[in-house]
Amino acid sequence: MDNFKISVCQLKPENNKETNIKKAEIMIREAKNNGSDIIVLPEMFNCPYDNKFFLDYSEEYPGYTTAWLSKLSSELGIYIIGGSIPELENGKLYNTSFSFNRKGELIGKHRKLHLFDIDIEDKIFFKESDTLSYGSKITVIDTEYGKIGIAICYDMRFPEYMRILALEGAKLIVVPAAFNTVTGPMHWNLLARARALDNQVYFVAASPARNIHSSYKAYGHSIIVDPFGNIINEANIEEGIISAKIDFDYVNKIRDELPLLKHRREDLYKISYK
Ligand SMILES: O=C(O)CCC(=O)C(=O)O
Repeated sequence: MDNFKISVCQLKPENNKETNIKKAEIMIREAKNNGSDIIVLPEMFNCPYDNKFFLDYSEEYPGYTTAWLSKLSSELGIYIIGGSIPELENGKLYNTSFSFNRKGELIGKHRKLHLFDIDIEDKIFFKESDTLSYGSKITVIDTEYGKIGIAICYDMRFPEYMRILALEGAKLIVVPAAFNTVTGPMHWNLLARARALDNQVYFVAASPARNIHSSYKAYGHSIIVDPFGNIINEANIEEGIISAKIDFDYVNKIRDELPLLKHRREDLYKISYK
């Protein structure tokens, strides 16, 4: 079966891990009741997105949050792409996304590859590399439906990585993310649509809801785009769930009709990766 329902839980993280996890659980259960097969959480869903909180909220794997994700996915018999959390290993912090299958088994661990270090004059400064270390692995997870590529937020700005995920067989790219009120309005939709269109994949980007009390104001607008670049569903800035049917046969159809991936001139240029 190539069809399934995906849902994004756009929750609003607060400065309390237990509250965030409880809220995520309520939303995941609701999405399951709506018939979802794969449920996606946002970047840093259990922690405020702020360098000063990452260490306090961090966990080694396996830990409190990942044990809960695993238990819930097996209890509900669903896939969970568990947003991301601050992960601690050997004294280093990573921004890591853990994915679990219907049996609660870990099927993917993506550490953010591109760290968000930006300084847009008078608008926004953020330097993830002050606290976080770089991941070093490409992540494609296997499901009963096919392959899904995983990226975290700023990773989606790098077309090479997105293309690699498609070349590795992904027909859907899922991105737990947290754009902001500066770069979100400028680039979020454009990037989601462009990455879907370039790679002829479904593209799902999951944002937190906006919390006006937090230092970092998330853009919201979780989005689901089809392989022709059309927006299928988009949230606003509030908490809520958005869903869509994903059909990998449709990806095959689009790739047959407009064979962009086949038409690449690998005799002239080639993307290489480890
Ligand atoms: O690329 C952007 O504009 C936002 C990226 C971001 O917020 C992140 O990587 O966490």
